[in-house]
Amino acid sequence: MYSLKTNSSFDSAHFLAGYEGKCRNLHGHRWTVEVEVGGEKLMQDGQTRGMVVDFGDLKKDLREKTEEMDHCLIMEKGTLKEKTMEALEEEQFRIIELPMRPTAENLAKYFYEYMADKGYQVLRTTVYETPTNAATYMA
Ligand SMILES: Nc1nc2c(c(=O)[nH]1)N=C([C@H](O)[C@H](O)COP(=O)(O)OP(=O)(O)OP(=O)(O)O)CN2
Ligand SMILES: [Zn+2]
Repeated sequence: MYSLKTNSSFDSAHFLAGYEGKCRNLHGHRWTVEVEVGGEKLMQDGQTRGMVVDFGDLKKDLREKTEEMDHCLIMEKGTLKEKTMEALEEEQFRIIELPMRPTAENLAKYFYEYMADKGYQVLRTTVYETPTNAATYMA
């Protein structure tokens, strides 16, 4: 079995609704997402000979999602007042509403599912909120 890893980072704001502590406040992270994919066999011909997948393709697919999530507010749907949402939208701030609390754990699963849907044999995804705090999801 071979395993390949790549990572990509993005900067965004979030808050943890219902959290008693500083993380209930709007704050930012430079999130780093690490994806590990596996494969039993290497490509036999052509451009990708000797590779499980081309790192370039893997990184491009991961970046598509991290770029979409860059410089925005990532929040759990329904956790801000309607008038707050209207004000943010009026300011044309970019907002990504998720059906779950934007913790490192939930984001790790979110990226796992995104890469699996792209066709990769995903082994695990790890989301770093800070260089010392990370959560990993594996199926
Ligand atoms: N299991 C989890 N715990 C926490 C998460 C999480 O996603 N999963 N998230 C947070 C907050 O988002 C918070 O930003 C992290 O705070 P903290 O651990 O305090 O990190 P700091 O780097 O700011 O810590 P300092 O030691 O104060 O510098 C909370 N918990
Ligand atoms: Zn945080």
